[in-house]
Amino acid sequence: MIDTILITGATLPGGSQSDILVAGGVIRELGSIAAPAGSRRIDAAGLVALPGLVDLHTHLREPGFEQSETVLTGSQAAAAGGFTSIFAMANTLPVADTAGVVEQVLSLGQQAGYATVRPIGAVTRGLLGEQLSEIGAMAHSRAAVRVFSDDGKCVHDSLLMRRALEYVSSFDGVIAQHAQDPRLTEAAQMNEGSLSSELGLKGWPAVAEESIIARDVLLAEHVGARLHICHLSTAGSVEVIRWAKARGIRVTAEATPHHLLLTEDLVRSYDARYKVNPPLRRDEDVLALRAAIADGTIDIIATDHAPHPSESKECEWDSAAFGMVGLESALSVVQTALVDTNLVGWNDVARLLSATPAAIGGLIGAGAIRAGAAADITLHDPSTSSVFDVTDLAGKSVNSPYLGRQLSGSVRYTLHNGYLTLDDGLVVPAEVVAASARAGSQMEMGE
Ligand SMILES: NC(=O)N[C@@H](CC(=O)O)C(=O)O
Repeated sequence: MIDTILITGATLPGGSQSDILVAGGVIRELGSIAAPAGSRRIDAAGLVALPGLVDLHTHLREPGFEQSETVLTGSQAAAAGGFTSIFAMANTLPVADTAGVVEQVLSLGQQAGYATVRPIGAVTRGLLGEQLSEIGAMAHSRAAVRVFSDDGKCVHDSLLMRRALEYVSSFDGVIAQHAQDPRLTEAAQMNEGSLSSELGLKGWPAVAEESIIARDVLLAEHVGARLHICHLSTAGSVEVIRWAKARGIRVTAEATPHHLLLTEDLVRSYDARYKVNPPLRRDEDVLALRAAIADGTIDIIATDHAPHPSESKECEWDSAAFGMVGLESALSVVQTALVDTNLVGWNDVARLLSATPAAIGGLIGAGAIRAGAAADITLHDPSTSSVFDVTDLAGKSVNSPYLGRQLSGSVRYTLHNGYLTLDDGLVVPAEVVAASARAGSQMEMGE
């Protein structure tokens, strides 16, 4: 039985107030609505209703690294953060480089039911950077893969990158590049600069990112393909993207919440929660990324949710893993870094975290609150301010850089396909969500 839910008095991203009637998995009506008999009412006075958030960059770790995260637990983290669609990166074991693996991830996501899980396919076999993976087979599989990435590794061979761009343009796919020149970053541990010299850690120069982006926008222009750049982290990268867009090159770019709020100074603590790829950069870089979000040079915000077990983080800096969890905290970080500072409004947040990532990833029908659309809705309370706590995390790993930090706003409700996955701040139990998902797919099949 799919619920009928009446959300009352919500503030839409543009600022107007509306009730939202949800039934049979879709948004039925917006406006001033009388409660239908037997419906559940959610009082959304003071809450912002956003189209369900879409993350183009999530590491779910299944298959292969289930001690860090699974498709189920990562989807629960997504629900806690207001996400209703997540794109699962390919650096699993086995790598998502065949139709079999992407279909497995797709099925696990459908069974869990917390979010639409769209697998990303690897660009190269085994992420080894030597031969193209089965791109066509993944694109034409049940998972209908549209985004391909070796994220965690850079596709550094120019000819392979060119071939990959050519291949995916035949079905309007996109290559999401992890821009990191491997030779310039051998054994690198943090941003290269005076602080890395002071701390005695091997530096990671900005040019290692910027030079790959420069090469790839030129390749994308040459073959007329679509290119997406993952996790931009430097002011120079922004300049290259700005130049490429002015030239009409089909490039889109993302920034992560952590690169919009945190700086390299945190590395002074040698606390490996702040170790991430690409590394935290300087104040100037953070300000340049924020400005690029505000002026549209950067298209989207993506979490790069990268769970790691405690033993990979509670160790000395050099041997710790790169990565931070980010799904649960993303919207609060975005509010703190961009909305509270008046750089963007909620309409922009809806675009940056829902409509545009959906468009880049080829997710049809996502990204808007309108009658007839699938009822993927996030209700966020912007009025709160609280210390981010381990109890705010819903995934398997706790490697969040925000623990103990004051953040604005909190996600109260998440609806996916018309049923609740987060109810008044609490993740709805797995068996309840799975049953709602099953009921929804049976209804779709007309059973
Ligand atoms: N972003 C990260 O710091 N880590 C990512 C992959 C990566 O290195 O980009 C991961 O999979 O752990």
